[in-house]
Amino acid sequence: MVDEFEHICTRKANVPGLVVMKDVTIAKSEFVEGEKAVTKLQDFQEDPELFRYCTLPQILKYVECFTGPNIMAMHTMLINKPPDTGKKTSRHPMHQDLHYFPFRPADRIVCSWTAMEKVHRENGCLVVLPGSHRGTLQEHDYPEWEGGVNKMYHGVRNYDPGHPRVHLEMEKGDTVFFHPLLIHGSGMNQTEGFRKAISCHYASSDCYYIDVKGTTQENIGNEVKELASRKYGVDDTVSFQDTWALRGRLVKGDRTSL
Ligand SMILES: CCCCCCCCCCCCCCCCCCCC(=O)SCCNC(=O)CCNC(=O)[C@H](O)C(C)(C)COP(=O)(O)OP(=O)(O)OC[C@H]1O[C@@H](n2cnc3c(N)ncnc32)[C@H](O)[C@@H]1OP(=O)(O)O
Ligand SMILES: Nc1ncnc2c1ncn2[C@@H]1O[C@H](COP(=O)(O)OP(=O)(O)OP(=O)(O)O)[C@@H](O)[C@H]1O
Ligand SMILES: O=C(O)CCC(=O)C(=O)O
Ligand SMILES: [Fe+2]
Ligand SMILES: [Mg+2]
Repeated sequence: MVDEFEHICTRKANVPGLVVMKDVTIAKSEFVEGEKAVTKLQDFQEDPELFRYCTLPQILKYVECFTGPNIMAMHTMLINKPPDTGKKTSRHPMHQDLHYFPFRPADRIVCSWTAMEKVHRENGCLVVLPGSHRGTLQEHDYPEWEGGVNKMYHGVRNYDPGHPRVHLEMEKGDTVFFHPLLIHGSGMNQTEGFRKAISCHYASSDCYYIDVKGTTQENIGNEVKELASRKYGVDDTVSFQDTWALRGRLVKGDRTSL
C-alpha cells in the first residue's frame, strides 16, 4: 500500500474520484514534488490495492460488532502527515467525524485507523478525549490559527481544554476503532519523516440519510457540495447525501439503505 501511494504521488496510477490534498503551506510554496507534497489521499475506493485495506477480514471482524452484517465502506483516507513547515498546519484540530456524515445512527458507524509506521507524540499521533463519544455532536468551524488551516479541517468550537487526553502511540500495523462522536485530533509532526496512516469509516448499510439544513452540519455540507461542483461540474441537484451515496461501497452483506 505504501508502494501504491508512491505510484499515485508520482502519477504512475490515475484513480477515478481520488482527491489528492496538499498541506496548505506546502501548496503555497514552490518546488515540492511527488509524495513530499501530498498530505492526504481521500476517496481511494476505486484503487483496488488501497481498497483492499477496507476489505481485510481481520478488520471487518471488529467492524461487524458495531455495524452488524451489512457493511459499507463510506469514507477512505490515506494520511501522510508532513513534517511541519513551522506554521503548525500539520496539526489536525480536535473534531468529531460525525460532523462530516449526513447519516445515522451514530452507533452504527465506526472508524478504523491503522498506523503504517510507528506513531508517537513527536510525529503527531492521534489524541483523543476519552468518554466524549457519550456526548452529542458539537458545533464545528475553522479554528483561529495564525499559520493557516487546511481546507475542511473544522474543529470543535468549544471543548474543555481541561478534559483528560490520551495520546495513542502505536506500532506499525496497530489499529484503533473509534466512535464517530469521539473527540480527537492529532498534533504537529516535529520529525523529518512523513507519518503515514490508512483509515476507513464504515457504516451499517441500514443507516439512513438525514437532512443537515438548519443543523450544525450545514456548513460542511455546503463546502462538500462546492467541492463536488468545482471538481466534477455537478449542479445543485447533487445533494450532500448523494456525494456519500456515490462514494460508499458495500464490503459485506446487502446494500439496504445507504
Ligand atoms: C459526483 C460527486 C462525488 C462527490 C465528490 C465530493 C468530494 C468531496 C471530498 C471531500 C470530502 C471530505 C469529507 C471528509 C469526511 C471525513 C472526516 C475526515 C476529516 C477530514 O479529513 S477533513 C479534511 C479533508 N479535507 C479535504 O479533503 C479537502 C479536500 N481537498 C480540497 O478541497 C482540494 O484538494 C484543495 C485543498 C482545495 C486543493 O485544491 P486543488 O484544486 O487541487 O489545488 P490547487 O493546487 O489548484 O490550489 C487551489 C487553491 O487552494 C489552495 N490550497 C491548496 N491546498 C490547500 C489546503 N490544504 N487547504 C487550503 N487551501 C489549499 C491553493 O493554495 C490554491 O489557493 P490560491 O489562493 O493560490 O488559489
Ligand atoms: N460505534 C462505535 N464505534 C466504535 N467504538 C464504539 C462504538 N460504540 C461503542 N464503542 C466502544 O465500545 C466500548 C463499549 O461500548 P459501550 O456503549 O458499552 O460504551 P462505554 O464507553 O462502555 O459506555 P457505558 O458506560 O455507557 O457502557 C466503548 O469503549 C466504546 O468506546
Ligand atoms: O490521522 C490524523 O492525523 C487524524 C485524521 C482524522 O482524524 C481525520 O481525518 O478525520
Ligand atoms: Fe477524524
Ligand atoms: Mg459499556
